[in-house]
Amino acid sequence: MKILITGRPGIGKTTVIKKVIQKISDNVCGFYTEDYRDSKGKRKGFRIFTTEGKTEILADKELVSKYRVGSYGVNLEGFERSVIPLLERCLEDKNRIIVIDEIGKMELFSGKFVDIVKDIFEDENRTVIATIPLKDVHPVLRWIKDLPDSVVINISLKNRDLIPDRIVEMVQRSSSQRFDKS
Ligand SMILES: Nc1ncnc2c1ncn2[C@@H]1O[C@H](COP(=O)(O)OP(=O)(O)OP(=O)(O)O)[C@@H](O)[C@H]1O
Repeated sequence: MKILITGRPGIGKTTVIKKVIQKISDNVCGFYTEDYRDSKGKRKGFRIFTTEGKTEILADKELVSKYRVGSYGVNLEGFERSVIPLLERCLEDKNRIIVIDEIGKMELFSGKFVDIVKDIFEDENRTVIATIPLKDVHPVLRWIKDLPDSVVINISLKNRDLIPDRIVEMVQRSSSQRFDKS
């Protein structure tokens, strides 16, 4: 099963991912992204947190980079260095649930990321929980949404507190069905 979380910026996608990771922490592998702010509370950049306990800057307003999204320079090298080998390790272990927050504009500058995302989503028996933007900013997003085992969940103010438990239930149901078949 491929669970795709979407919704408008700031609605609570990463919060959902973090709650799900807490609930199924022993079996999950991947990363999530959070913003960080300056002393006045203004957003300065974005940082990656891996399930292996590592962090890396994904983008910063002051970072000089040829890869830019809005006013942020993207740390593509650092992103690839920390995320590509991580996702390869996640993929090697057949039993891990893979979490990718997010498959967005910044991350999709990386061709290596696009390739590993394709490998992960092509793994038919794999449970994946990923966040995606509302708009198809890259062709791979349309492809992911059209996969037969993909489910898109749109986060709203009304449902955002209920979604983490629903996702955990979906994941548990999907893995027990897999065991029934084998
Ligand atoms: N269920 C919730 N209850 C209360 N506050 C929440 C909830 N979910 C998110 N928030 C708050 O809203 C803000 C944005 O949340 P979050 O970063 O999860 O959103 P996002 O959709 O991932 O944002 P982005 O699109 O920028 O990645 C945070 O300050 C977070 O604490």
